[in-house]
Amino acid sequence: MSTTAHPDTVLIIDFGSQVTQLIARRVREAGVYSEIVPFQSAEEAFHRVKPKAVILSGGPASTTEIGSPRAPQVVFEAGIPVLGICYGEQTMCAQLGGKVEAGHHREFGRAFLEIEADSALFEGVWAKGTRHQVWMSHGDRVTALPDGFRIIGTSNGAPFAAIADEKRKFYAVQFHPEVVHTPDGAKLLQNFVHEIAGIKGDWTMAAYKEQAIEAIRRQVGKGRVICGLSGGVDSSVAAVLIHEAVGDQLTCIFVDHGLMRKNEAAEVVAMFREHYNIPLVHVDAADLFIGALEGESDPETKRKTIGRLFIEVFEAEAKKIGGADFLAQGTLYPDVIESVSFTGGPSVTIKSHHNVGGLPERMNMKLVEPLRELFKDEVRVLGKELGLPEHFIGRHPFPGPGLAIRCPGGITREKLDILREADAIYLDEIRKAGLYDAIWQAFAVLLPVQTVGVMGDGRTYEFVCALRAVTSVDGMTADFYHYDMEFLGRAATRIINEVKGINRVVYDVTSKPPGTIEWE
Ligand SMILES: Nc1ncnc2c1ncn2[C@@H]1O[C@H](COP(=O)(O)OP(=O)(O)OP(=O)(O)O)[C@@H](O)[C@H]1O
Ligand SMILES: O=c1[nH]c(=O)c2[nH+]cn([C@@H]3O[C@H](COP(=O)(O)O)[C@@H](O)[C@H]3O)c2[nH]1
Ligand SMILES: NC(=O)CC[C@H](N)C(=O)O
Ligand SMILES: [Mg+2]
Repeated sequence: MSTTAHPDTVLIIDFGSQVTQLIARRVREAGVYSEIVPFQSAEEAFHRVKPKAVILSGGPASTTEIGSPRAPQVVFEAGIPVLGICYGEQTMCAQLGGKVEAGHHREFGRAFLEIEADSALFEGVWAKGTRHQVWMSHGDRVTALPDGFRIIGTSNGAPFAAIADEKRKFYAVQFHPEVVHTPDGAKLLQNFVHEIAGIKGDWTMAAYKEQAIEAIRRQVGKGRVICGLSGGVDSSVAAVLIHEAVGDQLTCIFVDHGLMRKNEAAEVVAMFREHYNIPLVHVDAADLFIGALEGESDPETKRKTIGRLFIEVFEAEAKKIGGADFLAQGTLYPDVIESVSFTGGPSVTIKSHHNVGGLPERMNMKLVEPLRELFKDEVRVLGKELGLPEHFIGRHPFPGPGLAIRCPGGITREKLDILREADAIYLDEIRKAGLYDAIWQAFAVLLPVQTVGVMGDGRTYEFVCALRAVTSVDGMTADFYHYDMEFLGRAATRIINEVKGINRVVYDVTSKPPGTIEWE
């Protein structure tokens, strides 16, 4: 459920593509507010949002299968522009009288589009007769157009790779304009929202802030709110935003679950109290969390246990302050997307983020999640808008389940202590090398593997520590950070020399996808 209502919204109907959220990003980058809805609830959302334009996403299904998803027919009857992408093109054609065939012409990855006709979609970007790189990922293809459509671009595997019915303002492409591997794709999406749909592009974070504050006031009324505060960017921004909206109806709760990094608990509490006059309760719940996790090695069970305990602690603390009606969290859009089958969406669950899929089904408080529609970098802009100090805004993300998901397998206090030391040294070296801001997120992982080493002529049999560092914009996709070997050698030597319990260090060179950023 959206917290905002914007007069010029683009509604994105999600058929389960792994990159649907990138469509939203590109649209927002064009200064236009967009919302994503799963196709199952698209009809209801369409009537609620009254969008100025609709984009249909890609998806894993095939329109040739019985019962495959469709866009609500009203989308094509409302007289507004519609853009279909990949599955979106296929269902648009299937629904409007064209034909789709399950393919023998699969195209995955780089492909080239021949521009067959000038079009408003290509305005100022691609001219008739030119050829351009696009990104494809499809097995099916359109083989007959609905009435009113013409071809504006073709590729080897898809003769109908770009089509248009200019009169009805329906456009569709088989490639993915939302991904960076379609270098001009962002411009095409801009053309769609600005030129074709005629939306101005004046959506800004300042505007979002005002709308969000209004929405919080409406939702909360005179109720009491507690906010889970981790010291991370998201919950700090959420807390300050909610405080602007409802002032002293808000109390923040910092849960020290014993899974924090070295000195983190004390630093977070001191930093927040120094800058803000918002009541903050510091809960020491280390025994509770670690007791419940000991002996548990399944990643999803660990995550769900942590999610459940967070809520137990929040409920207990709420009682102590005389009850609370709302629980606020700094949940972001990627948290929601990656746990999305929990919320009934069409994509596959990758992992249950503790604050979304990890939540127990029955909870006494209602959720307030003002950042639920934003990406990390957008939250940072909102934080600036709210005047948060740079060191809050620039912090690397740290997952709610903390070090528990950086100790693959079962956790013990001893392992957590070893990991804490290694992680602190690694981050210290990163700061000393001036790399902290160039890296999106960096951390150490303690592997449940012991290896043989030799130290001071003696045999050692100790744990392996993996170092991870990634670059990213929003955490949805990431590349490993390309350190120079000198740096890695320096960090590894210090960790092995200074941390008892680790005798080997390795560097993780996996991007996301196929990896995820965290190891569990
Ligand atoms: N130790 C904690 N105590 C209280 N609430 C927490 C704690 N850890 C996480 N949360 C809650 O879960 C939400 C999601 O955690 P997440 O790590 O994604 O965000 P964050 O910690 O606010 O920011 P960042 O992603 O930059 O670390 C937080 O916004 C916060 O509401
Ligand atoms: O608050 C959180 N609760 C979680 O359960 C959780 N799991 C992963 N992360 C963080 O999300 C980003 C993407 O992580 P993954 O690539 O591992 O899914 C990275 O920044 C991760 O650190 C979490 N944050
Ligand atoms: N990426 C997509 O949307 C793919 C659409 C459809 N599943 C196909 O394979 O053609
Ligand atoms: Mg965090």
